[in-house]
Amino acid sequence: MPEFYGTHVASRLMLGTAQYPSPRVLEDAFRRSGAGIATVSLRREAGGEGAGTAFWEMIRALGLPVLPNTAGCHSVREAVTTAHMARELFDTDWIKLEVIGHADTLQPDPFGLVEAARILTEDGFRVFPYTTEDGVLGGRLLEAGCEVLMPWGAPIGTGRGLNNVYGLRTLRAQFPDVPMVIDAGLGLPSHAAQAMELGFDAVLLNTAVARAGDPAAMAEGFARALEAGRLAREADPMEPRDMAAPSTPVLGLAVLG
Ligand SMILES: CC(=O)[C@@H](O)[C@H](O)COP(=O)(O)O
Repeated sequence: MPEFYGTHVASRLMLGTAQYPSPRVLEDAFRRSGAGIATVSLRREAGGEGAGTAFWEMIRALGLPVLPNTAGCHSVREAVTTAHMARELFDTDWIKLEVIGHADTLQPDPFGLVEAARILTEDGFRVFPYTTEDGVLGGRLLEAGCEVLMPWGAPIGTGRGLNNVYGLRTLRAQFPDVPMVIDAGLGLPSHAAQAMELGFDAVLLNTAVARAGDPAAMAEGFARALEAGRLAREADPMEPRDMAAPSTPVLGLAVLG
């Protein structure tokens, strides 16, 4: 199982806590997913006093490590302030850093992301940056003190899966020893299996489970797909080839007639 900043987690699935039809459904989805980490948006948590407390109690009852996130932050200042509030509220120095660069695509702002990562690392945070598959940007984030990278599969909430498989494979190969989590844009368990087959360590998702007709069943589907994909990765898969090759031996066949 993967290790992030010296902490082993129990599963390769990190699950978001937003958009579920009810707290009960959220709880069921978490239980069936076997998720190793729950990610929580500070903005959602701070939404309403009483509701916030009840929500936090429920998350705590799941007994999982919490990864607070700066979802919805569009500037370095906003993200850094939000991270500080999250550290106080959730009593953890882990932070999933989102600095959004474009309101429509929800694409990360690479410049703001590196700046915020450096500031937060210097402030003692363990930063999990939501980034793209860009290897130069990945390198800058590592230089800024990040020990984990979280490249997107596709823009948040789209459910498109791994949009740029070539870019993700290249990023994985460029930093083979860095723990990497595919974050955002997954829509189906097969996308999670593909992430495992490519050698990523974990996935973080929210919308695909929370918005499914049966979130708990979908959560379990993702958990099983992660296992299958990881197993395949470890089983050393065959190389695809262009030419057909008979899978049934032809030597020693009986000559008929
Ligand atoms: C919950 C969270 O952190 C999201 O910002 C995250 O990136 C998940 O994305 P999806 O909702 O596309 O799975």
